[in-house]
Amino acid sequence: MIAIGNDHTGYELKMEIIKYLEEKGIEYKDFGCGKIDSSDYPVYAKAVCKAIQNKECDKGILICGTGIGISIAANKMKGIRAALCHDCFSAEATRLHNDANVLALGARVVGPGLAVKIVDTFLNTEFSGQERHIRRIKMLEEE
Ligand SMILES: O=C(CO)[C@H](O)[C@H](O)[C@H](O)COP(=O)(O)O
Repeated sequence: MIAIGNDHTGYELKMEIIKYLEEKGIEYKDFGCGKIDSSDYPVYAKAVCKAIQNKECDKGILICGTGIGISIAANKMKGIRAALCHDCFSAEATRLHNDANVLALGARVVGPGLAVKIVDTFLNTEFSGQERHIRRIKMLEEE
């Protein structure tokens, strides 16, 4: 189950991603806002990340204008490894090396075609499970 969330800047891109998820038969829960003039990205980051923390969802996709604010907010949440990716190489690498559980996207940065390819790469790449990466991920949880 994928948790998806967005602020006002990410509504259109979210709908494109939802179209992709539905075409692929991937289940999702939408925690984002609808078509509104203004909203606050931390609200949606928290909602998506809580759904991952309580195991209601396995991974998350977060969208704001740049992807920056919403990824900063997500990375404050325990157990969340949010990666802001605007290319497929990074989306693949963050799954392989960081076991990232949240993908952040900037709707004012990438177009829908590339964004959907990034989502596809992120969702279809497994964590490598290599010892050095497990060790480093554990270090991320240390105070
Ligand atoms: O990352 C962001 C800010 O760090 C996001 O891009 C927000 O979506 C953006 O700040 C929204 O800006 P607006 O002027 O309120 O539309």
